[in-house]
Amino acid sequence: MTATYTPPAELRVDCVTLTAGARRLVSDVSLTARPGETIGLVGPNGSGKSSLLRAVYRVLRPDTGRVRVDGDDAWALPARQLARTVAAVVQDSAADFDLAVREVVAMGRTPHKRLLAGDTPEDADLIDGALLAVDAVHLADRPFDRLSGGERQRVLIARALAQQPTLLVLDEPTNHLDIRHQLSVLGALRRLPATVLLALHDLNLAAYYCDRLYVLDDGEITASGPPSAVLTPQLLAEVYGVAAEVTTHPRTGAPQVTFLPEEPRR
Ligand SMILES: Nc1ncnc2c1ncn2[C@@H]1O[C@H](COP(=O)(O)OP(=O)(O)OP(=O)(O)O)[C@@H](O)[C@H]1O
Repeated sequence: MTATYTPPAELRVDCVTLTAGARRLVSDVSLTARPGETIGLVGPNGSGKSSLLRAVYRVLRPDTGRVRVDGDDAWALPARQLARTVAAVVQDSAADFDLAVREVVAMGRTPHKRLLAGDTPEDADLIDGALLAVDAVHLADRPFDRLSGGERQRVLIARALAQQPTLLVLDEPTNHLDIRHQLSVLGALRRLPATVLLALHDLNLAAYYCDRLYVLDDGEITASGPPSAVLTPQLLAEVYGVAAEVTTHPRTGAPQVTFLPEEPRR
């Protein structure tokens, strides 16, 4: 689906601290994503995942520290250059577009085009490919604002794919998706010629699809590394306060987390 190939980006978040008013959201966080890696950000509610992603896609300016994409300070790049490099799929985006699905996906091409230029055959191919990747071809002519939550989410992911980013940032992309679409969307993200940084709550999906994980707890990174090194019963007890068993799944080879609720099963 790529006509002009641009290699995946390298992301370096160096010692970033984020605040809102007097409140510290993220403290001295460093994170790297090597070109082509899929990096998962996990952690409890309110631990700072969305805030950190906002600093990467340039919505929340770091108080201290730097976000670098391919060595450039993301906060100093011209907006158009940034939009050609970084695409974001955010949680519950206020996207009441009065547009057909295909037009929403076509918006992803904007950073690559001159003002008011129409869609080229290459744009049309990229839009078709993006719709196909998220199983939304059949939705192409439907009004975006009448879609279900999961359908909207898939279309917003398609828009980001059509943008051909070299760094794709996603906040809970599997939110609202049924299990088949969770697996197919995460599979499609993995196959992209892009670096992917995503926040995920489902630790088993994170374990299967991510090359490395960073664990945020109360605004600080408390662990990082391959899923098998990070997702230990000790860490899950410390960070989430839950008991869990972690095994290696005999067929997938991925760590498999089984939670052990305190309540006996009825
Ligand atoms: N603009 C803001 N003003 C004040 N507090 C904020 C602001 N934005 C976020 N917070 C607080 O910062 C903390 C981190 O929020 P954030 O949304 O980054 O967490 P998260 O890890 O993405 O959580 P979740 O898993 O629930 O989506 C939370 O306690 C949140 O209430």
